Amino acid sequence: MKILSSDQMYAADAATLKNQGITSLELMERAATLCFNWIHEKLKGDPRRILVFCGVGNNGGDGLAIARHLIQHGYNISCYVLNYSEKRSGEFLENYNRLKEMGEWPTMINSSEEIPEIDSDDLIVDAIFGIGLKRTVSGFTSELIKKINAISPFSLAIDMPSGLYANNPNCEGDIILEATHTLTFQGPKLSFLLPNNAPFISSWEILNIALDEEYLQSIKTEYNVVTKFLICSIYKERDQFSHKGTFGHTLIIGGSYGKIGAAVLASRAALKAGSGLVSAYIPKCGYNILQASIPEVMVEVDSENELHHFNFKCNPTVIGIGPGIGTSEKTTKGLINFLKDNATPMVVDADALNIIALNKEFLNSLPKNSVLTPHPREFERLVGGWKNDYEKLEKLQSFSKEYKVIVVLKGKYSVIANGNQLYFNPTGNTALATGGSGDVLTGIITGLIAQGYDTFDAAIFGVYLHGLSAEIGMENLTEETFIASDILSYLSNAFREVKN
Ligand SMILES: NC(=O)C1=CN([C@@H]2O[C@H](COP(=O)(O)OP(=O)(O)OC[C@H]3O[C@@H](n4cnc5c(N)ncnc54)[C@H](OP(=O)(O)O)[C@@H]3O)[C@@H](O)[C@H]2O)[C@@H](O)CC1
Ligand SMILES: [K+]
Repeated sequence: MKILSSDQMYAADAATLKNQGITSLELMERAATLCFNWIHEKLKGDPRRILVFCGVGNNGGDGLAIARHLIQHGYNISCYVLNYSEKRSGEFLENYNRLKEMGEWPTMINSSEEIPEIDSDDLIVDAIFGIGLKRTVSGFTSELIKKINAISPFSLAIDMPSGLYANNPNCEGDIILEATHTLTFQGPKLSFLLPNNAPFISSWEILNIALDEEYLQSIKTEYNVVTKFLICSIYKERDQFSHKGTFGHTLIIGGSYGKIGAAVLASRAALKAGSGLVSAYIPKCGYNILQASIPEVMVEVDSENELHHFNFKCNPTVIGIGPGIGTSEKTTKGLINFLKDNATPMVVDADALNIIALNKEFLNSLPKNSVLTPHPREFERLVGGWKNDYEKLEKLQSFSKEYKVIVVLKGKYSVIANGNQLYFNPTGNTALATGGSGDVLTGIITGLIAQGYDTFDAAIFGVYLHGLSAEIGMENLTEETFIASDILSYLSNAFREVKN
C-alpha cells in the first residue's frame, strides 16, 4: 500500500470527485459516516458525554458532520468550533449550516477562558486539524490540546492527531494531541510510522473512503506499507517435483564462546524458512552444541575458539553472517579478509555490522544485493546520527543506493529499503524485543534467499513472517513469556496464513 503525502491525498480527492462525479461535500459525508459508524458500533448508545472539537477547515467539516450523526442517534454531545481563523472552508460552512438547521449551534471558542471543562470519562473527538496543518499550533487551540493531554480522556482523532504533520517533521516542543486512537482516511500518513511520533499515534486504523482506484494506482511514491496482498504475491508455491537441491544451501557464520546459541537460532531459522540445506560455520568450541541442538544442520568449525579463518569448504547459495560472532581482534581481522574475497550474497547482522561500521571501506566489498539487518544503534554506527526520523529515512535510502544493498532497519515498524522503494512492515509486537529475535530474522531471510526468493522480496517476506509469528504466538503465550525460539514454533502458522 502506497503512503501518500498530503499533496497526493488532495490530488487523489480531486481525481475522485471528477471520476466518481461526486461533490467534495459528498466525499466528506462518506468519510464522516464511516467515522460515525465506528463510534456507534463501539458505544452502542452509551450515554457518556462526547465532546467534538472542530477546526474551521475540512477536518472541522468532518467533525461537524460526525456531530450531526451522533445527535441524530441520541448521543449526549457537545460540539465546539475552535475559531482560530476568519477563514472557513466551504464544506465546513455547509456542515455548520446543517447543524444550525437542526437547532444545534456549535459553541465557538475564541479564547483559553472559553475552553470547556473536560472529564477523564468524556469521549473526545478531535477534528481540529487534519492533513492541512501548515504551522505550529498556538494560542487557545494549543491550550485545549494541552488540557486534553493532561486529563487524558479517550481521544479519537479524525484523520490525524491535531498538531502532527502528515509527512514533515514537527518542531521540538510542538503541541500535538496524544490521541488514544486515530481513524485515518484511505491510508496511513508517513508520520504515523515514525518512532518519534509514538506518543501521539499509539494506535490507528484505516477507514476506506474509496478514493479513485485507478488514480491511486498511478501515483508514484517511494514509501509503502507491506500488506498481506503484497506478501501473497511474493509467496511462491513449491513445485511438487522439487528436491532439497532446489531450495538452495544456506551457510550461517556465527557464534563465539558463550554465544553459540545465536548460530543455533539462525541456522534453525534458515531451515524452518525452507532452505534445502543448511550448514553452519562456527568456532571450534561450538561443535557439540550445534550438532546436538539441530541434527539437520551440517557443521564446519574454525580451528580456533573464536571465528578467525573463515575457511569453510561448502559452497553455499547465500551466507547469513554475524549472529553472536563478537568483535575480537582476531574475528575482526578474519572477517575483513573474508569480505575482500567473498562474492556470495550475504545477510549481514549484529557484530558483523559493528565490525564493518568500524571499517567502512569494506562496505564497498559487500556483494551487490546483500541484505543488512541493523537495529537503529547499529545503523547509527554505519551512517552517523540523524536530526529526525525523516532524515533517518533519507539516510537509509542513500546508504542502500550507494552500496547497492538492501537494508532492514529494525523497529516497531521495521523498514526495508533498497535505495529506490521503502516498505514499512506492520506485523509484530513487543514479544520480539527479546534476545535472539534478530538472529532468527537473519536466518529466516537467509533461508528465503537460498530457496530462490529475490533478495528484496526475501527481506520483506522475512520481516513480515517474523512479526506475524509473534502475533500468532499471542494466542497461547504473552509478550513477556514469548522467546526467540517461539518465533520458529509459530512460523508454520504464519506461512499457512499467507498460503490461505
Ligand atoms: N474532499 C476532501 O478534501 C476531503 C477531506 N477530508 C478532510 O479534510 C482534511 C483536510 O482539510 P483541509 O485541507 O481543509 O485542512 P485542515 O486540516 O482542516 O486544516 C486547514 C485549516 O487549518 C488552518 N491552519 C493550518 N495550520 C494552522 C495552524 N497551525 N494554526 C491555525 N490554523 C492553521 C488553515 O488555514 P490557513 O493555513 O489557510 O490560514 C485552514 O483553515 C483531511 O484531513 C480530512 O479530515 C475528508 O473529509 C475526506 C474528504
Ligand atoms: K484531527
